[in-house]
Amino acid sequence: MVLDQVKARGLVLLGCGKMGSAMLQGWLAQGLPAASVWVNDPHPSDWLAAQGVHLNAALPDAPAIVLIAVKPQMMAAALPTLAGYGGGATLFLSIAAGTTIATYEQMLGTGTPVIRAMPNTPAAVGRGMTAITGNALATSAHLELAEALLAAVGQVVRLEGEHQMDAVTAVSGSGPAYVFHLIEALAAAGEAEGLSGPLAMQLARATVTGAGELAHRAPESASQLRINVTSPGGTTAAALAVLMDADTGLTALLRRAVKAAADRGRELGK
Ligand SMILES: NC(=O)C1=CN([C@@H]2O[C@H](COP(=O)(O)OP(=O)(O)OC[C@H]3O[C@@H](n4cnc5c(N)ncnc54)[C@H](O)[C@@H]3O)[C@@H](O)[C@H]2O)C=CC1
Ligand SMILES: O=C(O)[C@@H]1CCC=N1
Repeated sequence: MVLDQVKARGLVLLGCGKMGSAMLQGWLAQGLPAASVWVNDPHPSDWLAAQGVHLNAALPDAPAIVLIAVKPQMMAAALPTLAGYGGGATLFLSIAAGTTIATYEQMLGTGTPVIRAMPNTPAAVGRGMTAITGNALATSAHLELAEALLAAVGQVVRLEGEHQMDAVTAVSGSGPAYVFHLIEALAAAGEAEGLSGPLAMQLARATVTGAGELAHRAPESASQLRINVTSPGGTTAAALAVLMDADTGLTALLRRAVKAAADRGRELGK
């Protein structure tokens, strides 16, 4: 099995903050032995320190994979420490927003297989969405290895190419934050209508997660699920008239928000 080589040769994590921990949590839960994981992070969390992984210890000679999970702004300082793994034997899998494959090739050598991946934090509960794309050195075996590893924490899609990565980052990478903000905004609106803060938050959180689960499980399209809630002339129709306004509604707002995120990804890549 593909993951056997990760178990045998090891996985090195460069940076293990919120996203690295979300993925590691999923992999450990799926049976990846802690003894096969090496983490290099100057500020490990208490959770990480309790996992039994090799933490800031001597690294293996030729790990199967190096997962790069530091912030793009830290890349220039952090990556050179692992440049010795460049050149072929080890697959570099980066989840950093913005940082391009060309940048990794420059820092690690052109003979290095590199795959860029964009995951999201629901990976922590096995419900991640990750998109991947590789450089010319990333073989189908490398892509299968990355896919197998990432499939352990949710769905995986292969992109046509790196040109799609900033848009993907803006939709599914950052997307969970938009949904969490929807919970906050819905709760605040409930408070404005006279509910207590805790009750409004309970209603908003259960509604968003329940609707998400229904969208996950139901065979109907999102549009049909929306229509199922909307009685003609009823309360939902009144709200949707505001939310679906062509100029001021959610579609126009999300268009601006997603564009801002994608633009920022492009900036980080420079
Ligand atoms: N948080 C998210 O939802 C997502 C984040 N990403 C990407 O994941 C990467 C990490 O993001 P987060 O986990 O949110 O950030 P974070 O700040 O929680 O984690 C970064 C970790 O890197 C460590 N670090 C800093 N300097 C280091 C060095 N020189 N060597 C080793 N480790 C070092 C920090 O101590 C920290 O634990 C970013 O590149 C981001 O673009 C991608 C998809 C989603
Ligand atoms: O905010 C960020 O830059 C990262 C990338 C996607 C989610 N978090």
